[in-house]
Amino acid sequence: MTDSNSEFAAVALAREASPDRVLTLNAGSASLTLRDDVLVVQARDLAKRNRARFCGVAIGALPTEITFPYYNILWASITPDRVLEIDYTTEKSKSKIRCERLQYSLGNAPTDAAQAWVETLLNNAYGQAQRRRRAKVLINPHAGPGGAVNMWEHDVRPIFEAARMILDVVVTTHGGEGDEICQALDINAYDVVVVCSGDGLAYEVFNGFGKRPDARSALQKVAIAHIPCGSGNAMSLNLNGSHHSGPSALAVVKGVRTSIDLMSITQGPRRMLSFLSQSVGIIAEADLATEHLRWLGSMRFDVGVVQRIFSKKVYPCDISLKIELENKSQVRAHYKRIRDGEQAPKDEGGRSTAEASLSTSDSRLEAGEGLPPLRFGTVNDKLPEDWETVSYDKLGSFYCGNMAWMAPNANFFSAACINDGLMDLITNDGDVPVLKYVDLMTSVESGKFFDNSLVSYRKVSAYRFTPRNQSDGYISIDGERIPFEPFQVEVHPGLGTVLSKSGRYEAAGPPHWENVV
Ligand SMILES: Nc1ncnc2c1ncn2[C@@H]1O[C@H](COP(=O)(O)OP(=O)(O)OP(=O)(O)O)[C@@H](O)[C@H]1O
Repeated sequence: MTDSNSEFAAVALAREASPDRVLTLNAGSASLTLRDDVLVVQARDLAKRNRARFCGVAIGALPTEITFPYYNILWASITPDRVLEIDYTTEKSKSKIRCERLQYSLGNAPTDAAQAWVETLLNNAYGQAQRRRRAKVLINPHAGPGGAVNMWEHDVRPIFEAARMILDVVVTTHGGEGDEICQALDINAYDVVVVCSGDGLAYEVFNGFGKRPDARSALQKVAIAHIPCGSGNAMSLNLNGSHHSGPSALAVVKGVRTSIDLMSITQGPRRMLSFLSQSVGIIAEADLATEHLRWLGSMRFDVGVVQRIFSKKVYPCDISLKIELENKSQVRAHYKRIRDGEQAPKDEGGRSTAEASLSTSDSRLEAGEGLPPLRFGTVNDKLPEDWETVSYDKLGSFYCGNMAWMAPNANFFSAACINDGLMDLITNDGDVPVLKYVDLMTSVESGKFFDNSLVSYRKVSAYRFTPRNQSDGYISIDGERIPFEPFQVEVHPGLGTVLSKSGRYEAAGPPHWENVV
């Protein structure tokens, strides 16, 4: 709405209290004030629009002021014909947000003073986040239930455009295209690759960058961000704190660049990157062997787990581990140290000292280098002597993770940290009475999984998994199936870069971590 009403037409800056914080319209009949965490607008037109209503009839007095959290403000500018425009989002429901715009004519107020006010508003709205990111957007039209293009057009694009992002959009036509695009991407032309998909397309993007001769520069320079359009959407849950496309789009606009640990997998002659998880056993099968139930959305995973609990299947194997934290109390104490460290002084870029030193050591690496060398060799090499090897005859699940939530209501790795240089490892036996097994799996949703006595929770920096006595089976790397053969994994601290809402994972951490002394 452009307010041509003379009452609101003249714009002047209130000079008395705080010259750059209050923009006064018509000597006080309407004003826009920049408070610590919100923009406050006092204006009759807005008050009328925001008046409480019952069955469409306005009730109660006009609100004296309307507040806009800075997080919701996407852009502000003054047009050539001297109209102040402020684009922002409003929440329509928990899962839907929409863009709206305020417009006020500047009248006879000086443009440069209004421009300074706009600059302060933008500083408050973006904080450490980069404005107007240049994004390569990849959309998998077949992700999840198949609505990615629609979600992009209705929920995401309007928010990105209102935030004045510079967009280059590709709807993928075949599997592997994300990998190809990122191998050839001009990494100086983009700040972020945004995948509108499930976690599979994100896996392709990490691996596309990983195959480049300048893999390390690519992974450091161009952030990767996720708009949830699949069925699991782990990346978005952990980084954006949402599995809905609109709120995630806002989180991406306001997201801060954050280093993330990545993992190298070697199998046979191949090496690939993983950002999310590796699994063998009930979890891998519940995901990979239920493709025919895709129409069920995220429910297909629950159905897959229940089917396998009743079949009492076990997965014989040898597991060799480079263990760093061997029990839950060590893991909980480690998590507390990391979270307490987040309160530590930040450097200029808003990074914790730990993160800054991590990037410093990374940046010592020559630009143009490929992936870091493997510290422990490959799956074809002799096992390092200090690794601990255990033979399992009745393993039920091997699950190694780098993020907390694997799907909505599935916070398996509650102690996962974004760049602690460690992988979280969960194992449990398969010869467990059915009811106890059901209780174990339902404890994931109730938040009691971490403390369940049937679960072993450790942190490792490397491991090797060797299946035994099975002709075939399922191994999942970030939800993608690889051959049923031995594989080895090691973590690369802070090798990748993502956009995250708050510089860490959004999950709450293992139960009662705050109470560790
Ligand atoms: N246009 C396309 N046609 C077919 N396959 C595609 C296309 N674009 C991407 N893919 C492939 O689809 C696979 C799965 O993608 P994605 O994770 O985005 O969706 P999903 O599997 O439905 O999501 P979720 O993992 O949450 O179930 C990826 O491995 C990717 O290679």
